[in-house]
Amino acid sequence: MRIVTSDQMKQIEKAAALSGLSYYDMMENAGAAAVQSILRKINTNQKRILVYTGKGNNGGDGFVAARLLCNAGANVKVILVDGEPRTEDAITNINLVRTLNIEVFDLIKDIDKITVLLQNVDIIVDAIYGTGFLGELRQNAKQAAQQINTAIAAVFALDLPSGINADNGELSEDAVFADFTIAFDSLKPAHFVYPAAEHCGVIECADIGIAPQCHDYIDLSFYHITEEQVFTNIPQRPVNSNKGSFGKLLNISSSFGMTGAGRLSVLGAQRVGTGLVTLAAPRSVIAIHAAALTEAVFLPLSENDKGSISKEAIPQIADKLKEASACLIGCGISNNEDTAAVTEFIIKNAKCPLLIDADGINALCRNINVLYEAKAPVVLTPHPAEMARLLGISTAQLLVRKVELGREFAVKYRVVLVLKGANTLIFTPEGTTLVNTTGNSGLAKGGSGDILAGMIAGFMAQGIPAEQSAECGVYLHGKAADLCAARLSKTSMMPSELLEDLCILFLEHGR
Ligand SMILES: NC(=O)C1=CN([C@@H]2O[C@H](COP(=O)(O)OP(=O)(O)OC[C@H]3O[C@@H](n4cnc5c(N)ncnc54)[C@H](O)[C@@H]3O)[C@@H](O)[C@H]2O)[C@@H](O)CC1
Ligand SMILES: Nc1ncnc2c1ncn2[C@@H]1O[C@H](COP(=O)(O)OP(=O)(O)O)[C@@H](O)[C@H]1O
Ligand SMILES: [K+]
Repeated sequence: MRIVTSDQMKQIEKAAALSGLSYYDMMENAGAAAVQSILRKINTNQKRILVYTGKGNNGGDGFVAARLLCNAGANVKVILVDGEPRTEDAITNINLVRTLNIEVFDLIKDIDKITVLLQNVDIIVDAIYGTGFLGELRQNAKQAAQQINTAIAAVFALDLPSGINADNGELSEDAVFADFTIAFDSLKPAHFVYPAAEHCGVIECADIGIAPQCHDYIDLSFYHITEEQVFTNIPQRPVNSNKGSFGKLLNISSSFGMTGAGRLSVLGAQRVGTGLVTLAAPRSVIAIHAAALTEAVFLPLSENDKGSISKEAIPQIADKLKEASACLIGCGISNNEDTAAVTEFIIKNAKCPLLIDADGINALCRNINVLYEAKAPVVLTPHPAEMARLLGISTAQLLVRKVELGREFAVKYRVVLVLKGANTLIFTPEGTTLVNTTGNSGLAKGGSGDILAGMIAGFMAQGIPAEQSAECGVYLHGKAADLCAARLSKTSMMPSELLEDLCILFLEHGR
């Protein structure tokens, strides 16, 4: 599945044009592909269809669709949202529409007629804006989008629902909600990034005749994580191996009242095959863990009067850190001066890859620049509220710009950033973005994140590079959750139960 930005799409179209497929033909093919998609779902004969068109090439695709739908027996009307089209191919195509005697209305001048048409419409085609859209919908387009969003009709968006920035999913107020989106040639980041993805409905990617080689020179920066890629990152377990072959994870997690987080993160690491997991936790909670985690070993740490790790534990941790092949800190450690000091110490001193989760991330808020002092690869796994705290902004402010802000952060601090949520995004220090589409709302329960942190750290402990470990962890965590929801329901599944389904996934892939 290829995901390209609007600039990259322009380069692809240019390569296609140079290889002999004209822009006019691409527009014809795009409109035709959209109509084919509509016809596969709805018998359009005698159906009342409104095609809302903008002044650019997305509007041009809309004129092609209007003509072909009319030829297919539908009762089609075209609405010009921003006046007459401005691009050459779109102008040619509106002229063809007019020769068929399809009525063309102006959104403002013909508002009374449009209001009547909207009472009885079966299908709406949204061809106002595609990849050329930036910023906010202006008054006309907003009014059109409101009409589309309140009409009782099936809405098909061409390339993208109007009002969405293709490259990062930033949404304008009143952006169109589509039931179906027909993306042209390649998918765009906005098709994957929530909440924009919710506006797209069911997404199809249509071939518009661009030859495969026209895509060859594009340097992609946004990837979809696939199962095939995930399993190429996970080696077979050699026959002649021992626990030392599969890494040692030092997991500094849990505190009084939050032992579950420690336990779940240990299980996550164990279930991805880690050789040995040491849980370093406040002395007073070790007995609780020892009763539940029969395969782990424990490092009882000095604790403060709140039942969380104290600064005094640093020498003990330092000793153990020397032997570890990866370190995880943060699941349920609590957020106070002591845990912040321990987190800082680990970041400055760990020579093995490090995963910082939950309260480890909260600790970082006190001094984010400590990340520049890390000696080994660092992975951060915030949920949106933790990420917003790190950036000193509100969660709402983060969510409207999460692709830009996540990318900037990972590049600036040279970390792998796993921004969790529906369609988790992974940002790399090199500026690449990966999107994961496994997982479901059954994961929206306390404990899911702890398992994920353990899984990623477990892969890191086995020597899989940080970025690939994040990719494997996020994908498999979501995929296992999908299998778990299929057998136990999204509502009732418990995060820990997805570990059973993880076993099935490894089995299926001969691991
Ligand atoms: N011939 C071509 O180049 C092809 C283009 N295609 C279609 O063309 C689309 C891209 O076309 P364009 O680049 O012309 O752009 P769009 O048609 O997506 O929209 C851009 C137009 O809207 C204006 N605009 C941008 N933001 C605005 C805002 N906030 N308020 C009001 N106006 C705004 C721009 O100035 C421009 O006139 C694709 O999404 C696809 O649907 C496809 O037909 C394939 C071939
Ligand atoms: N609606 C959802 N769809 C898909 N995945 C989700 C959804 N809600 C939560 N998740 C996943 O569940 C995990 C929750 O992590 P987090 O919020 O840290 O929870 P906790 O720390 O309480 O376990 C993340 O991996 C996140 O991506
Ligand atoms: K559109």
